[in-house]
Amino acid sequence: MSASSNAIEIRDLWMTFPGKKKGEQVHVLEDVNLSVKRGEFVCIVGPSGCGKSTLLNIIGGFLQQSSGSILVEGKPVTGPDPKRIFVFQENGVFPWLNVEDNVGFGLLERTEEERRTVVKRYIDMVGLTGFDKSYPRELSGGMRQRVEIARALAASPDIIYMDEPFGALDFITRLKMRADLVRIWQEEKKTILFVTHDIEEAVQLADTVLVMSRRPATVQFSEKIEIPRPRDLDSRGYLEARDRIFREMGMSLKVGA
Ligand SMILES: Nc1ncnc2c1ncn2[C@@H]1O[C@H](COP(=O)(O)OP(=O)(O)OP(=O)(O)O)[C@@H](O)[C@H]1O
Repeated sequence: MSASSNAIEIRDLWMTFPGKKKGEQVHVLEDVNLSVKRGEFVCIVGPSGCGKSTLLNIIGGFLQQSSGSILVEGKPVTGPDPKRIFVFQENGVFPWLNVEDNVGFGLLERTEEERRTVVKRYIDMVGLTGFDKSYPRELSGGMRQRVEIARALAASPDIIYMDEPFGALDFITRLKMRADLVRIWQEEKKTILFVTHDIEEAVQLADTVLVMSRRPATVQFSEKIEIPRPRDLDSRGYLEARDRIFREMGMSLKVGA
């Protein structure tokens, strides 16, 4: 473990993609600086297309930045790492495996007994007790996302990267998943970096919300959310934090404004 308490540290990160026309360049990220403490829950919000997923993919080692430094657990990122797990919006579960085999997929080198114990722990934790033998096609979208989260946790990662993980779910399921993710995070204390376009979701979940600007995007604003969990979505503290972020992003909450 490095002496720093930061799980992720990014300095002067720039990212440019080649454009469609010859010689054209698309500047996506510009001078991004941020740090995430070990065990912290950080949400990244920003306008559509500003580069949130690009940033997550660079931190996760799937894309190479144009310039700048990224340290994860004190070391430069050179590619994907099994100690850091991604959970995406689109279903990543294997349709041909049942729930317990999906959750235990990353544990094949463990003994049968260890594997069974870990799989059961996380199936229970995400609220899928009794669905161990079910196949993804027999589950709802929310339940499939629970399988993904259980699989991510079972792999015992240092960090979980989540890219709009609840984006495809209906409103009620999304609310339930958020509440459950907070509970799970409190039990597991993993570092979570969570991308969402939903400011209310970010304020419900995060210790820190990082607001990105339009493209070329940088971290425009950082809001610490020091409201005890589970958070009351009608509380003054919650509404004030949410409204500060809306205002910072240049959005008005007044209808017709
Ligand atoms: N491989 C690539 N080549 C060229 N341009 C790319 C590539 N990947 C992303 N982009 C561009 O980078 C910009 C940022 O995309 P990205 O998906 O990171 O944004 P986002 O903030 O996650 O968007 P959304 O909120 O809509 O999911 C977009 O304009 C996109 O077209």
